Amino acid sequence: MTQTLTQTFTIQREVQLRFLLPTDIPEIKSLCSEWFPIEYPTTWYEDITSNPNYHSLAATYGSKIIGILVCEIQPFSKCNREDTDMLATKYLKTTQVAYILSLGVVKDFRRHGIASLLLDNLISYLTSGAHDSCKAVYLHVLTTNTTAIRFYERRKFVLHNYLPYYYSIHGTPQDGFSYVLYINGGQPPWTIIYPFLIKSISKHPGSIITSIDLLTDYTKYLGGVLSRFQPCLLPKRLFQSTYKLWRRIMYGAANTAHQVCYS
Ligand SMILES: CC(=O)SCCNC(=O)CCNC(=O)[C@H](O)C(C)(C)COP(=O)(O)OP(=O)(O)OC[C@H]1O[C@@H](n2cnc3c(N)ncnc32)[C@H](O)[C@@H]1OP(=O)(O)O
Repeated sequence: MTQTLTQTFTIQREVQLRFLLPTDIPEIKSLCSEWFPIEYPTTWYEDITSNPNYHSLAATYGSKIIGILVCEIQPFSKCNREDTDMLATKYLKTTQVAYILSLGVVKDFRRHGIASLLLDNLISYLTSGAHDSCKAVYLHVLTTNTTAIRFYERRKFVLHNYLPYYYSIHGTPQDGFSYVLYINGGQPPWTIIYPFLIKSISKHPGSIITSIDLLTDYTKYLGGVLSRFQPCLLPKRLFQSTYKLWRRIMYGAANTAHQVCYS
């Protein structure tokens, strides 16, 4: 234990962070093919190393890259459909969000805080003031990647969506999760758990403004639901909900029986 801690401090002292460069492409291509079960096209590597919309970091040890984090900062309107319910409805489509496309650390350097270092750097950048219109950091992960899930949960990301058949891994469909970390006062949309949340918020003095914001948003949400309510669609909705519930139960059973981590 003491030896591991000393090793961690030694490694962290030597690690440097810098932006990825086009000249890193061969090295990061080889790392990504080790870490991820998905093959990225060459244009992806060109984009992440030269397009200013990406915040692409490398952690280096000596002259070698031992970790990377690639994040795209984009307006909420550019999110995929499955991610558009990430923020409360009061936010404009121009509100920014940060999407973590990739995070990986060389096997021999894992559990030494390298991914945390990269993520801390990104979050400091996004919360430093210049990016206070960025309200959430989010990502997708395979439901079987328990290492990454533990990492993100440890870092206070919250599970947002279950995404059946989200990935195609070597031709096989696989399920994903989306995780979100709200920053710069960002808030999730309202759901049925609102009354419980409001109760807990109201216990904390000074939270009145947040509570009013939340109440406004919840009212808008309810208004939206009522305006979309169509009684003739009830049987279809009931069938869809039952099917979703059944899939969740089946997914839970399958996942407990066979948890495979791809890292
Ligand atoms: C959006 C995406 O990119 S999803 C894909 C994520 N990337 C991958 O799956 C690639 C393969 N995996 C990896 O590269 C690494 O395992 C990562 C990036 C997930 C984690 O990198 P690391 O540098 O090892 O993480 P770090 O040392 O900062 O860990 C921080 C905390 O996360 C948790 N954690 C990290 N790895 C593990 C693990 N294997 N088991 C349990 N908890 C873990 C721990 O709580 C850890 O704190 P601790 O060591 O004090 O207990």
